[in-house]
Amino acid sequence: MLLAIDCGNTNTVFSIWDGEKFLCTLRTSTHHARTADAYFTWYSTLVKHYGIEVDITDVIISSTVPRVVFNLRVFADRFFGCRPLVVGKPDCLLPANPRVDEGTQVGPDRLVNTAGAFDRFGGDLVVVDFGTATTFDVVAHDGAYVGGVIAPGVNLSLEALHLAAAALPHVDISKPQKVIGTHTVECIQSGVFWGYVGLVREICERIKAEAGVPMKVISTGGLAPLFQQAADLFDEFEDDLTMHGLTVIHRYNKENGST
Ligand SMILES: Nc1ncnc2c1ncn2[C@@H]1O[C@H](COP(=O)(O)OP(=O)(O)OP(=O)(O)O)[C@@H](O)[C@H]1O
Ligand SMILES: CC(C)(CO)[C@@H](O)C(=O)NCCC(=O)O
Ligand SMILES: [K+]
Repeated sequence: MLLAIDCGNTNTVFSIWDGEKFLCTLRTSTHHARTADAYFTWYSTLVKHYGIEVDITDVIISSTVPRVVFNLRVFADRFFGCRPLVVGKPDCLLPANPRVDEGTQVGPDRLVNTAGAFDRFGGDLVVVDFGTATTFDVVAHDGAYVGGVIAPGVNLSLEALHLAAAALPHVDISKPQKVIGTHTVECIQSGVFWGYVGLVREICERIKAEAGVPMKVISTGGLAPLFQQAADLFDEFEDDLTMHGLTVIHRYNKENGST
């Protein structure tokens, strides 16, 4: 069975894939200093709790934090006796190679989202992922990542206001009832919420105009449904796009690679 690991700048998610469905999803915060033994203590406690102590034969990792890959490799080797596939490394094949400026290191999460979205929806897509950053990945007709947009993440923007301005509290994102806030929290929520609605709409319109072909907009990430409530920003929402993309890349390497 496959253990798929999606390591973002904020959260690390482990999912066990039995070839047809995910058996469980485990989430922890990302810490570069977490050791292989610490990962295993956490992992084994939870799988035992859920009663899914299965035999892991394969591990695939996507990490936007380069430093965590070492400990995750040790974890895979020590506890499952396998050499993980690491997205973005030369020995991990992609269904379509990215077309970007030479020397550019595309975030592995964006490559994985691209593969997952192309598998689900075909080509000519914009994938909007609301993670630590809000990213827009442009997927060409043949499934290649051909560039995109990186904007600050929603929670990052809220946190930045709180950190930089002495009188501004920490605020959780939510959809305000109106635009004109009548207290501080409402003013901040309005700025970030409606600001992001505008940001997403403007960027998607400009991407489509620049690409010159009709494109579907796919959203993913924890905050996507919240933004969809407000406006028709997306054609499709896909909860587990990154995890799905990891299974697609794993299968592609099984069929075409040396692993
Ligand atoms: N309704 C909500 N209100 C506030 N926060 C939410 C809500 N729904 C989800 N979230 C949070 O949104 C964040 C987005 O989750 P997601 O897994 O997409 O990205 P992330 O883990 O923050 O980023 P990365 O993958 O870059 O580490 C999570 O921290 C999640 O707890
Ligand atoms: C943009 C983030 C932080 C989003 O997780 C990640 O994809 C990343 O670190 N990317 C590297 C630069 C790039 O994708 O062009
Ligand atoms: K993510």
